[in-house]
Amino acid sequence: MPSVKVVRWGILATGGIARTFTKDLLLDPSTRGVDSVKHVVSAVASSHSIERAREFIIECGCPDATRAYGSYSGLARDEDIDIVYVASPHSHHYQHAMLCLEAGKNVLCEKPITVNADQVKRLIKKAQEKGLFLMQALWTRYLPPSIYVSDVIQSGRIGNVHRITADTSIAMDPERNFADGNHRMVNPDLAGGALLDLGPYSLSWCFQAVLASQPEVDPPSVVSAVKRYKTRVDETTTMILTFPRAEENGGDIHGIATASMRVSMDADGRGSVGPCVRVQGDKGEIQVFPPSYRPTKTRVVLSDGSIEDRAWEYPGPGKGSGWYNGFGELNAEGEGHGMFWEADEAAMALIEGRKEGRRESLKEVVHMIEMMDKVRDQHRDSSLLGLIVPALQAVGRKYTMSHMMRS
Ligand SMILES: NC(=O)C1=CN([C@@H]2O[C@H](COP(=O)(O)OP(=O)(O)OC[C@H]3O[C@@H](n4cnc5c(N)ncnc54)[C@H](OP(=O)(O)O)[C@@H]3O)[C@@H](O)[C@H]2O)C=CC1
Ligand SMILES: O=C1OC[C@@H](O)[C@H](O)[C@H]1O
Repeated sequence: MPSVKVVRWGILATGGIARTFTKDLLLDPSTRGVDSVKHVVSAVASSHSIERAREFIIECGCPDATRAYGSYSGLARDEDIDIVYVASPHSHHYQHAMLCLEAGKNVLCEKPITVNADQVKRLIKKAQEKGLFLMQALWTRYLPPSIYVSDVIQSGRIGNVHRITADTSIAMDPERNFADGNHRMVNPDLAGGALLDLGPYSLSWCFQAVLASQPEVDPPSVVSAVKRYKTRVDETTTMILTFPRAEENGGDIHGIATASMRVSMDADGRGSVGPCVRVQGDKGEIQVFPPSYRPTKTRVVLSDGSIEDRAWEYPGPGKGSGWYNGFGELNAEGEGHGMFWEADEAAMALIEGRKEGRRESLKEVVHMIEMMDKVRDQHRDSSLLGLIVPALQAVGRKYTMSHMMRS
């Protein structure tokens, strides 16, 4: 019987994904075959109010002893926490992760870990100085179907990888769902847009596939196309990446990473569109079916005509933690969401004394964020609308959205 190590979590922010993550954290690890770690939610902080933190604790079913804070700094100072999960909007990840690192806390920070490469480099430097663990919560990398994809590529079954296509598009109907322009998805003050919100998944699949086919990845080059929404954030972004590889190993690898809040990677919600990720080698390909961030089906198609389908389930006892799609909670009865796997990884890293996650190095994270910097550089908004719309929004928000202004 292995000894069970307890890892004490602090939850920073009480929005949608914090709720999903916390409910997943509280699911019994034995339901997914994990018997070496136990997650405890020790404290929750809301920048809005302590009451909101208390409501969150009750709603998520955290233990009665869970401490509530009405400020993030209170949480960062709490000495009985091993690791903080940062779940604020990405505009604020840098300052909130830095707050925790400076207070000596290990950090698991939602994707994208920061909005630019300079910020993530500073976080890494701080974590290194303090000897702390830091991980981007790109949960998809820790899902069993995702690990399987890497294994298939590594096994050589699909041959030498030459091209990857990866789409993360969620048809969220922004005019209907976010008409006032305040939601983080469309709000420039909260670093809204498809690139930063959905792009990390598509980019991650490209990087993951390249890394599964070779030990190191040099930063790729990128060319991109961007279409803006009326709030001036990007609603659809298309990136073509070239990963350099020596001629004798097969030459460059192409990645086509797409992200959209307008169209869908899964139009009818039943997978009829086909795969959202394809990793193509010279002996066949592996396909991942939508959604790209939480796949439920994979298919290996080889040039000898063979096809191997696999269905993937997300464990969780009885009624699971529900399925959070970023702007609403759908019902996923009987399943967990799957965020517990990244939590298990972070916990195991603490127990083993590792400073980063095993499946996405901090070096790779820097490369990925640099890609998104380059895309923004290629599409600076110098149009008249680009100047006027954010200015009008700022005036409007001053009167209507005071809660958004807090830091
Ligand atoms: N891994 C995944 O599957 C998903 C990841 N995400 C990522 O998680 C992060 C949060 O997304 P999500 O939970 O959907 O967002 P929400 O808007 O639902 O929640 C964000 C929370 O952050 C806190 N917050 C702190 N400062 C601000 C501010 N200035 N304006 C608004 N909220 C603020 C608030 O909590 P409080 O008042 O308690 O402080 C708020 O509830 C994003 O970076 C996103 O990319 C999102 C969805 C899915
Ligand atoms: O990370 C995410 O995954 C699911 C999406 O719906 C959401 O917008 C995004 O933040």
